[in-house]
Amino acid sequence: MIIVRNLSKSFPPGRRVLDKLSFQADEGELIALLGASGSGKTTLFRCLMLKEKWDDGQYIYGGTDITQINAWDKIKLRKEWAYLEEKPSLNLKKSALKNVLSALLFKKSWIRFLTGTVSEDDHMEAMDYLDKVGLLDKAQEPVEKLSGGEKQRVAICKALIKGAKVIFADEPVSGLDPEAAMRVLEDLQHICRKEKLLVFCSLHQVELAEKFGSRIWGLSDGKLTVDIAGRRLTQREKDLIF
Ligand SMILES: Nc1ncnc2c1ncn2[C@@H]1O[C@H](COP(=O)(O)OP(=O)(O)OP(=O)(O)O)[C@@H](O)[C@H]1O
Repeated sequence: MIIVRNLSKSFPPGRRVLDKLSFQADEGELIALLGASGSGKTTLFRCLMLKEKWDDGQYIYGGTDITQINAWDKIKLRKEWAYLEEKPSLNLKKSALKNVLSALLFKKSWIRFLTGTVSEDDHMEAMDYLDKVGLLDKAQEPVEKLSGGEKQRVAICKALIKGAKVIFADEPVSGLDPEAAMRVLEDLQHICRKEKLLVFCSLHQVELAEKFGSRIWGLSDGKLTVDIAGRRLTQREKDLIF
């Protein structure tokens, strides 16, 4: 699904954050990305979402070379990508359901967009996704009343209803208690398998990467120093990352 060759990225005045990264990532994979603070995890995600200009490298997405993509095609492609942040950007005053439906803004017809109406199908789809993450009973609750983990699960529903094929989850469980963190990662793992999405998930805790990653990457000194199938890391592998 994604093939990257020799991705490099520096920030002025010459700090090289990503150094000739090459990899292939496929649908149905949940890639747990580990790395010390400042190792470049967010930068890697931003480069893959074309929010950062690459210094060098080739990017093949869905079989098409998108290295030199134009602005219009970039907008179209971004609809297939969703970004989950540590603090999800949701409208706190609106209900979970309305937040999920807001992701359809650009998918709806112009008439519906202008009148703010929602079709029965959209409504049912949103409710289905909320059900999948166990939030059906909170659908009408204003998001400000939801816990951190529940907010993150609403953000996952937004990604799903948008039709995202790739999810970039940037430390989605930082700041959550262990139980809430597990629930969010279980949901991500479930939808990744069920909907055949590609999920990149940066994490700080090694144990969570081991438990939920179908693949584990370690980023250090701008390079992928570890790229293994999900399992417990050896001490040597941990040393290569941190
Ligand atoms: N826009 C920018 N301009 C200059 N330097 C930047 C910019 N964005 C990131 N950096 C630098 O690039 C390096 C990697 O940052 P990045 O945020 O990707 O790391 P990270 O692994 O996500 O860190 P954390 O785990 O703390 O979130 C850091 O040294 C950071 O200061």
